[in-house]
Amino acid sequence: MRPYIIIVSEVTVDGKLTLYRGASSKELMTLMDQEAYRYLHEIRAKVDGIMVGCETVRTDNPSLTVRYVEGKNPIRVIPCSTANVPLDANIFSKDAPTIIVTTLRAPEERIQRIRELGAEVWVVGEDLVDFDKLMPLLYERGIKSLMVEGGASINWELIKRGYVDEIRLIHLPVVVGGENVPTLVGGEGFKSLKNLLHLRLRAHFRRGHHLITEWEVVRS
Ligand SMILES: NC(=O)C1=CN([C@@H]2O[C@H](COP(=O)(O)OP(=O)(O)OC[C@H]3O[C@@H](n4cnc5c(N)ncnc54)[C@H](OP(=O)(O)O)[C@@H]3O)[C@@H](O)[C@H]2O)C=CC1
Ligand SMILES: Nc1nc(O)c(N)c(N[C@@H]2O[C@H](COP(=O)(O)O)[C@@H](O)[C@H]2O)n1
Repeated sequence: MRPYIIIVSEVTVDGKLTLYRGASSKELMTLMDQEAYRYLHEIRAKVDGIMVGCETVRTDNPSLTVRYVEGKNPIRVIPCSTANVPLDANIFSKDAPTIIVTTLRAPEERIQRIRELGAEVWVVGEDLVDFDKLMPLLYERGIKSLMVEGGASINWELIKRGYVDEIRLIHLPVVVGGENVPTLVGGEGFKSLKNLLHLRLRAHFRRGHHLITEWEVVRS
């Protein structure tokens, strides 16, 4: 068993997640209007868990809590192979439980420092976080629905394993350009027609000035 997984991200017309590699997406986020923020936080309020990769934590310092609408904060789940998460990161706030999922490569001293901050540390994997082992552990923890808010690499890791059930996009009417800027899905890519992830458009509508599209993964 695994959580039901929904990727939710803001993307530009040219599919970018941020202004340039290494840039915080919070700059682009300033283009989102209040209605788009409410849409995002409505989903956060409905799910049991929320995941971002640790590069996103290092780059954006997200809180991943529910504001803009009423609702319970989801459990924060951060895959991070060496537990290299800044100890002053917002995700260590007491607003919600936080699970740092790491590997045998993480220094014991760092694991202890993180646990002293009140976060849980799960060692799942030897070199990289083992998502195949992690999924049933999240489900057993009570995370029956998981929102994944990027970034590009984590989105790929979950998509390539067939773990993603939906993709919901907040479209920004801008072009960022740039050939190495993170897009919605990074990683090595499927590279072949027969391996592509197929989707069905379930809904499209406006929230404020933004087009929202909601896609369901089509299982072959
Ligand atoms: N527009 C939007 O909606 C959003 C935009 N973003 C943007 O995306 C960018 C970040 O994306 P990206 O750089 O791809 O980083 P990610 O946030 O996807 O994190 C990738 C990191 O996750 C860690 N990781 C843990 N387990 C694994 C695994 N099994 N396989 C691969 N990686 C693993 C690795 O770090 P380690 O080696 O330390 O384990 C890896 O470098 C930022 O610029 C951010 O602003 C982010 C979220 C939303
Ligand atoms: N830029 C952006 N657009 C979206 O649509 C997103 N889902 C995200 N996700 C992540 O959330 C962070 C902002 O969350 P907080 O306001 O800090 O709770 C953002 O930095 C991304 O990491 N981002």
